Amino acid sequence: MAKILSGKIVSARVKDELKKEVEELSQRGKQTGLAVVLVGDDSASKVYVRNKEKACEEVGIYSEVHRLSENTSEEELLKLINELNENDKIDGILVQLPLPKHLDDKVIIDNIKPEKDVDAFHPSNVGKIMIGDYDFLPCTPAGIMELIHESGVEVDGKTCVVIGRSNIVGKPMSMLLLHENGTVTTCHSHTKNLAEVTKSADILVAAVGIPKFVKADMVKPGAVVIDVGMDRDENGKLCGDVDFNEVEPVAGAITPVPGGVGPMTIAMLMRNTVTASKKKLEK
Ligand SMILES: Nc1nc(=O)c2c([nH]1)NC[C@@H]1CN(c3ccc(C(=O)N[C@@H](CCC(=O)O)C(=O)O)cc3)C=[N+]21
Ligand SMILES: [Mg+2]
Repeated sequence: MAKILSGKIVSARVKDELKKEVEELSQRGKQTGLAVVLVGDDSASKVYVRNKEKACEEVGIYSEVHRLSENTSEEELLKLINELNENDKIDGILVQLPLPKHLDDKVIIDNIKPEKDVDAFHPSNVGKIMIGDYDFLPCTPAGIMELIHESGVEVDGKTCVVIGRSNIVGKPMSMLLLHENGTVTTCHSHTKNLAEVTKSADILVAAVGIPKFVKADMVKPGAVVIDVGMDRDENGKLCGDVDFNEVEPVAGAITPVPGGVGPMTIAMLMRNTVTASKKKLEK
């Protein structure tokens, strides 16, 4: 039986610690604030944004959610971002992705002040991560590192395989594993003999976006298996990129969906917001 890596439990612990830090900052006269911008009415995004609001409440972070209509223009959105960039109450800005098709993610992200970019998506923050000199880590990969630490398995010298190479998860994930001296392979849709590669992994991270893609015969016995997926199965039920029922008996440790990576992503967003607030106080 695999150890279940509970993002619910670990994120609660992280949020408890952050709550104290937010209190200390507030005693020094520094409030901490996060602005979340949601454009359009994607139903999954609404759930994630609500979870972020809830987490802010738990930690004592002031939050404001800007809900904009689907047909918001680039000009309007940039105007809001500039206001938030200049707003002293706001330490962190998060623009929920994906944006509607007519908006260019890159243009929007480029206009967030790097010191308020709590997603760590701005090119200057991405570059800092690459060279290991960063203020913020991207939330999902950072949360996954916490869950791997929770497994008790040390990354140093281990064979790590990441399936997926997105700028948001796959690429920075590989980078963080590399920072901890993992031997890292990044797989994607052009990878040959995928199962052979994934079966070599002591630590396997699945971020493909295909429901139950990772099967038991793709997993090394005893491996740490991390599931980033937020998919829907044939019955419309929330599931991950890993076939949990098949893989759990083979793995040494595994994250559930829900209650795994998702809550950790949000806890790391809270951490980045507190970091941004502290940095501003120090300035
Ligand atoms: N700018 C930006 N930053 C993000 O960090 C970002 C984003 N855009 N776009 C989408 C992805 C995805 N993401 C999740 C956050 C929380 C859960 C979460 O709370 N999941 C719950 C279940 C949610 C449910 O019930 O559907 C869980 O896993 O237990 C999931 C996914 C943040 N993302
Ligand atoms: Mg777009």
